[in-house]
Amino acid sequence: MKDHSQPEPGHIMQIGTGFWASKTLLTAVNLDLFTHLAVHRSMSAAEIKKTYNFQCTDRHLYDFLDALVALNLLEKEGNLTSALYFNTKDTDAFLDMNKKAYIGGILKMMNNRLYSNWGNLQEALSTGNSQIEFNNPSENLFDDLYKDESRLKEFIDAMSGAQMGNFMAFTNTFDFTRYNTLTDAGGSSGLLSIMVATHQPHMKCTSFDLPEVESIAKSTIDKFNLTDRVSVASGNFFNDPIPAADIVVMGNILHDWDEENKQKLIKKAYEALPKEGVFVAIENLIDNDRRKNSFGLLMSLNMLLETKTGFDYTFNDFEGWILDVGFKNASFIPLAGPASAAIAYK
Ligand SMILES: Nc1ncnc2c1ncn2[C@@H]1O[C@H](CSCC[C@H]([NH3+])C(=O)O)[C@@H](O)[C@H]1O
Repeated sequence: MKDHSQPEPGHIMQIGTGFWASKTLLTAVNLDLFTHLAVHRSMSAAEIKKTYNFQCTDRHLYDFLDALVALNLLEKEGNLTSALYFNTKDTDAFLDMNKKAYIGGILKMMNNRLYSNWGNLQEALSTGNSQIEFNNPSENLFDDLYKDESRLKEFIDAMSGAQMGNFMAFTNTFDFTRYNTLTDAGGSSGLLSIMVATHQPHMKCTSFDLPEVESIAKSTIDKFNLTDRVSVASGNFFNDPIPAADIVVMGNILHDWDEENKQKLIKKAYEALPKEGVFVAIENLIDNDRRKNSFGLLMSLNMLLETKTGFDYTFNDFEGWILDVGFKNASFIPLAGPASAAIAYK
């Protein structure tokens, strides 16, 4: 029998990060509801209605809350007027903004940005153009996104939410014994470096990203008291060398770019590694037959919607690219849900 005593990040990630996910969840009052319930433990529908100043009929309010119950995101005792609603174990652990394991950032970005992009999938397929919210989007998504401080912050929080379970799985399954240093290229908030340094005390890590991201990464690392073993380096991974390390990781980086740029980045990683170093791509690798990993395939379409030319790929694609650059061979480790770590050995 399944053990339900522990929260399951995979479960939340599956529901939460699927693009088919219900708008009900995405709307869960922009996720504040779960934090509210964590503070108050349980609330009646009437209390929730008052708190959020909902003007809908009671019938629709019950529909909304009971849809969350049916999605296993809320629990209730009683029904309709007598019901008291409270968080499930999973929502309490992962969707309460005050908890360290909070992954709701990705859901907020889906609610605020990606959901509407997906409404234009047909347009994207017909024209081949991205469907992001900016007029005349530039070639590079990050140039547009990072002009605005709140969008930048939302994006970085979203990345942490999307990868938390995968980084946890990678940190606990990859054998770090032969390595001492790691660079996470495109390291965003520094989350992977923080997890590796926390669980592998011999490792020193560098989170490398654009200068705009530096202050967010520094304050996250500070919060975890890891400034002695996790540093931040700023630069552009196309123009600057990637800081040298025994392991170079790129999490959800290659899928942002077309094939030529993917190969450039793999070459940059190769150059940053010593002999016997490893390059790791943490992504939603599509299965080689392109039949099963619906999330990986939908993520690739999300790249069309967001970047026009970026795409997700199979392990066979990855292996071909890394052999071209000079790596000896490749393997992969399945991570949380639909993601894997593809590993290239120098
Ligand atoms: N040219 C660039 N040089 C360095 N970092 C970049 C560049 N372009 C984009 N990035 C970063 O690449 C990241 C892509 S999002 C992926 C973040 C993280 N590795 C994760 O797995 O969740 C963002 O943090 C960007 O700021």
